[in-house]
Amino acid sequence: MPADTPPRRLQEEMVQIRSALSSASKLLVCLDFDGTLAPIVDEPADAIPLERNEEALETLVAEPAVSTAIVSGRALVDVRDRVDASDAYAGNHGLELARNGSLSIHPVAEKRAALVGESHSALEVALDSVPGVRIENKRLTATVHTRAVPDALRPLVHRQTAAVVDRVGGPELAVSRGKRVLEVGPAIPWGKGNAVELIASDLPADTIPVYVGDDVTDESAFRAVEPAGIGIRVGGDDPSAASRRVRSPAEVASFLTWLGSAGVDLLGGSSGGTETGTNPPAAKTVELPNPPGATGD
Ligand SMILES: O=P(O)(O)OC[C@H]1O[C@H](O[C@H]2O[C@H](CO)[C@@H](O)[C@H](O)[C@H]2O)[C@H](O)[C@@H](O)[C@@H]1O
Repeated sequence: MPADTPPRRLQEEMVQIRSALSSASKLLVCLDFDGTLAPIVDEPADAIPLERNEEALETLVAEPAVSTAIVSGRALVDVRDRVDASDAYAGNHGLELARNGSLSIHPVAEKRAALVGESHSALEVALDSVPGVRIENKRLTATVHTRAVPDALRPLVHRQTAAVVDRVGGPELAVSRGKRVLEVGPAIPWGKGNAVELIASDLPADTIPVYVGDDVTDESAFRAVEPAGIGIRVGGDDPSAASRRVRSPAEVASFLTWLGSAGVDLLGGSSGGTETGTNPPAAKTVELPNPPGATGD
């Protein structure tokens, strides 16, 4: 696999994007939520998508040749409440997936949800005296938010979180980092990229996948779509598995709006057969297939 390089500005890549769309008959548009559809805000509960992103997504959902997926680190029910028009949803960084009318949960994550809950409770006690810290319980994962924590205290929060998770979960849980967050979840090789691969596996082979995201956990999803598809990193110009970048959720909206108009017109054919309904999937629960390398406990 080539080393990650800084993504190129999307605006300067439109010739290649047009060409890629012309060689496909269908389009899969996968979108992260925080920092991509919705600007980052101090209070996680206040995050809402830009209106232009919602409008562009609605247009894409209505296109027979387009499938859409929201792929978020939030709990699935949470992100579905915030974005109500998409064909598929992945929550908890891909550990839960709603598609084709059913809900799948990673079996190992399900077994370790109790440990995540215990960690959440223990973290609330251990970090109680830290000003600004917020701990979110998302059942399959938990998030320690440090955005409102004074800079000088963040290293302490990182150390205490690692110690608590090690004590409660040992090798069964892991801590990873995101934007001003520590994510606590099962120590298994499964992420957003696996969810994107499952969603894409339902679609015809000549579907071009697009993934737009802004954070560390989006990197596995960029790897899942590149190089045949289009990975777009939002913000900054750090090295990434995404080949293209935009600066902000507002630029995401401009791209999605273009995709829903001129972009879909470039697709080589639209043979139908893609689910485009906007209803949430029924609450049927089945397990995701075991990922390669999962411990399967
Ligand atoms: O994969 P995403 O949809 O981007 O979710 C990742 C995390 O997003 C949320 O936290 C982030 O957004 C908050 C609101 O803007 C911000 O305050 C926080 O600092 C960001 O890290 C969400 O609260 C987490 O549960 C998600 O894991």
